[in-house]
Amino acid sequence: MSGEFGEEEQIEEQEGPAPSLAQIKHIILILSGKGGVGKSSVTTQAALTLCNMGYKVGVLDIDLTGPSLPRMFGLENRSIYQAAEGWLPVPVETNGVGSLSVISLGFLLGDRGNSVVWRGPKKTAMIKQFIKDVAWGQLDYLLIDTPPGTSDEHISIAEQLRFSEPDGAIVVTTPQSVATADVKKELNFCKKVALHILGVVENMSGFICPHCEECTNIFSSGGGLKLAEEFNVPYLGNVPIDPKFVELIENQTTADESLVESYGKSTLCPIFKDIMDKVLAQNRPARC
Ligand SMILES: Nc1ncnc2c1ncn2[C@@H]1O[C@H](COP(=O)(O)OP(=O)(O)OP(=O)(O)O)[C@@H](O)[C@H]1O
Ligand code: SF4
Repeated sequence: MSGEFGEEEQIEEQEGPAPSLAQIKHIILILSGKGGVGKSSVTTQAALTLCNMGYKVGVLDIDLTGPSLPRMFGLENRSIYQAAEGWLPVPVETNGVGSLSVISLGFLLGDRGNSVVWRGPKKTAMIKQFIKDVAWGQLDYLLIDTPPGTSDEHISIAEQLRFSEPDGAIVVTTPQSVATADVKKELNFCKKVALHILGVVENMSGFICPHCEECTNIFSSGGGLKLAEEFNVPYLGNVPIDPKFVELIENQTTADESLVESYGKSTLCPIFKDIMDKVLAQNRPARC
């Protein structure tokens, strides 16, 4: 690791693919036009789904101002250790179903609170360290959870991955936000930095009743599909609000089985399996 984390430092251009990413077959970014649309939940569920499909999965949380993945994966208060080959990602217990590990600024903040306010160069330095200095080892998929909008972090990650040939981005929206300029701005950003768009997911699309599991459309839906058609990109599917997913996240530390296993039995798992099947069916070339 070069220097103390978060120190402002001179940013050199990445001149080739980062060696730390050399053994990763596919890299997927998760983006959203605005906050609170469920981007971290989509990242979490995409990871749990790929893991249930037997893949080796890594998750990188570059939402530096509000890292939420340690909580999602039940890894709060865990630390990142440094080995000779770099920072070691924090493993998630899977009981042998695939494998899953996570890197987030949340692990480095400790009791300094769960959010930071940094200027652009400091964020860029941190993202560069996350790309360069993590010993991921062999992975089938690395999922990168980004902050909302098209901020410094997006520009940094696009620059850092310029030579690393990511598969592309999954763009998350909600039925309410599809009409806003934010999602279109995100899709235009992808086009501008030549980041392939794997597709659009409409999250919080309907509500699954916790009693009878019937799905009711409490807001209008279908906007995500229209947006995908307008931008000529794949539509990956709708994800309803499922209160049981929130319970699953909250109760995982006291549950008898791993989060990966309990998610595998949840109502949202087949919905996400369908979404990830559509991503995998695009047969993006493996990086190694
Ligand atoms: N489909 C869903 N069913 C149930 N709860 C959901 C769903 N999607 C998101 N949530 C809940 O909504 C809240 C916000 O979701 P999340 O943190 O994933 O959003 P985000 O877009 O990543 O937010 P931020 O902009 O703060 O990074 C979380 O508590 C999450 O558990
Ligand atoms: S969907 Fe069915 S079980 Fe759920 S609240 Fe409505 S009527 Fe009751």
